[in-house]
This record gives sequence, structure tokens and C-alpha cells, in this order.
Amino acid sequence: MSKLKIAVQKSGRLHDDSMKILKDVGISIDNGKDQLKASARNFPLEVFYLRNGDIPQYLRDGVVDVAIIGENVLVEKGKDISIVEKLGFSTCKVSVAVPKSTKYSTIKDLEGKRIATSYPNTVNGFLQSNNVNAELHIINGSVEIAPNIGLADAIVDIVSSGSTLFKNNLKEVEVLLKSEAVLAVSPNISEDKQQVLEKLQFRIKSVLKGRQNKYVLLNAPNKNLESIINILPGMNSPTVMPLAKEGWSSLHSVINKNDFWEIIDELKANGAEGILVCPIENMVV
Ligand SMILES: Nc1ncnc2c1ncn2[C@@H]1O[C@H](COP(=O)(O)OP(=O)(O)OP(=O)(O)O)[C@@H](O)[C@H]1O
Ligand SMILES: O=P(O)(O)OC[C@H]1O[C@H](OP(=O)(O)OP(=O)(O)O)[C@H](O)[C@@H]1O
Ligand SMILES: [Mg+2]
Repeated sequence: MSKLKIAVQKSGRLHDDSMKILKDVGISIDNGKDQLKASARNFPLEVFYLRNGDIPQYLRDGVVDVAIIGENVLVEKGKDISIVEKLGFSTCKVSVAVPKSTKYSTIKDLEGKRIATSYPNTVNGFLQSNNVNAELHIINGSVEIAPNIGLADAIVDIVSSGSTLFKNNLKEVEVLLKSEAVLAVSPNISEDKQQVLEKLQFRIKSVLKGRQNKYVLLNAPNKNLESIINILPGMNSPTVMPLAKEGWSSLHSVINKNDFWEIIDELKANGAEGILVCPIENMVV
């Protein structure tokens, strides 16, 4: 089988979670990232450790077949590259921010202003679609400092917790896009590698579904079974088994992690006891 070539960020915010998802889908990689290229022992996959900003071009040239990359980088440099899977980590926004003291009410307030950014194509697209003219200052990092040193009136950069904006006395005024890590595919992927990609995608989907859910086991008095069954969604319906103790049952079910604490509270209020919660490695879908 042909080996699928995957690009992963060499170092930086995406690296660890990218390696974790490969590990969680059962792929073991031979060498460390110092190698720049490494093979998987148990899956037809070769990992290329690259700089984030270079990845769209490598995908386009077919140097790699797929990549784990931030959506924001594709918006900036890879509009022609398709996304096959959203991976749920490295969530952030690309936003406009201005000094806290600046009066800002609409996008038109950016007219004629100086904007510092590392994302010029994204900013130009945003300004053009809003019929605003502004002057761009392209800088590669520490963009948030630009207004404080008099280089710009506004910035466009990544915002996650907002703490970098806060520390630099800036406020977020517009969100250009929301981003997360994605699996992106080369427009030139061959038929045989497409088949390997489908196998990888199937595994990733199962792992992501597992991460979204938790497995719950609990004991309940039989007199409350009906109400407890109604609270537990389950994949189909919960498993119910009698306990050795007369009048009690054990229930097993799967709960979405977003609803988790509310459901646990309801279960307790309905007499559930001995509630155990386990992570799910894979949910085959
Ligand atoms: N504060 C953040 N919170 C969440 N995700 C972020 C944050 N900053 C960046 N990201 C996401 O992680 C990706 C990688 O960011 P990182 O800062 O590690 O790399 P970079 O400096 O853009 O690229 P390079 O690999 O060329 O050094 C970004 O493209 C974005 O999708
Ligand atoms: O809203 P926050 O949680 O504060 O995150 C936002 C910051 O994170 C990123 O920088 P990073 O730390 O990756 O440094 P870099 O500019 O050197 O890439 C981004 O460029 C912002 O500066
Ligand atoms: Mg960064």
C-alpha cells in the first residue's frame, strides 16, 4: 500500500495535539521530531514535521498528501485546499482589536487607519468586502505590541483566551473568522492514497466521537428506573441489568460531555447511586 504523507507542525501550538491524535488512532511513529521525517510502524503513513505557514504550498505541490493545520492558515494561504475533518483542538478567532481608549462603533471606523497583522490576505478580504480602505503593516509576531509603540491604530491577530489583548490594553472589536485544527488534503492526492486517507479518517472520526462522550455506570432503585431511563440518552437506550441486591439495577449509558454535569445532577436527584464515569477511547460510527 502507498504511504500517505502527512504534514504536522514541527513545533508550536499544534504539534502536541497533532501527535496525540495520531497516537490515539493507534498509529506509532518511529522517530522524534528532530528527524523532520518519520515513518509509522503500523500504518502506511509518513510524517513530515514542517512550519505551519509552509504547509499550504506543500499540499498544493503534492509534497505532502494531507496536513494537520489551523483553518486560519488555510483562509490566509490555502483557499484552494479542502478540509476533510475538523479536529476540535486549537480553537481560536482571528479578530480586529484596538486600544481600549479608542472609540469604535462600526467597521467604517477602520477607514484610513493603520492595521498591523500577520494575516494580510485575510485582512484585505475583510476590508474589501466591507468597502473600507486601510493601510496594512505586515509583521510576523508580537502583533499586539504595535499600537503601544505607535506603529498601528489597530491589529488583526489570533485571539483565544483574550489575555494577550488584555495585557496590551487592547479590546476585540470584530471577529473575522473562527478557527480550529483541521485535516486538510492536497488537491493532487492519488487514488491509492485517497484509500489510505479514508482509513485514517474513519479512525479519527471514532476517536473524536469518543472524546465528545463519556461512559456512565450507575446503580438505581427499580422503582425509579423509568425516570432514570428517561434522563439517560444512551446510543440506543441504556443497558439495564439486575443487581444481586433485591430491588436494584445497574444501568450503563453514553452521555455527551457537554450535557454531562446537568445529567449527573438529575440522576442523583432521582436516586442514582455509585455513579462511575469513564472516558471513551473510540466510538465506531
Ligand atoms: N492562542 C492560541 N490559542 C489557540 N490556538 C492558537 C493560538 N495561537 C495560535 N493558534 C492556532 O495554532 C496554530 C499554530 O500557531 P503557532 O503560534 O504555534 O504557529 P505559527 O507561529 O503561526 O507557525 P510556525 O509553525 O510557522 O511557527 C495557528 O495557526 C492557530 O490555528
Ligand atoms: O488570546 P490568547 O489566549 O492570549 O492567545 C492569543 C495569542 O496567542 C498567539 O501567540 P503565541 O503565544 O502563539 O505567540 P507567537 O506570536 O510567537 O506565535 C497569538 O498570536 C496571540 O498573540
Ligand atoms: Mg503563535
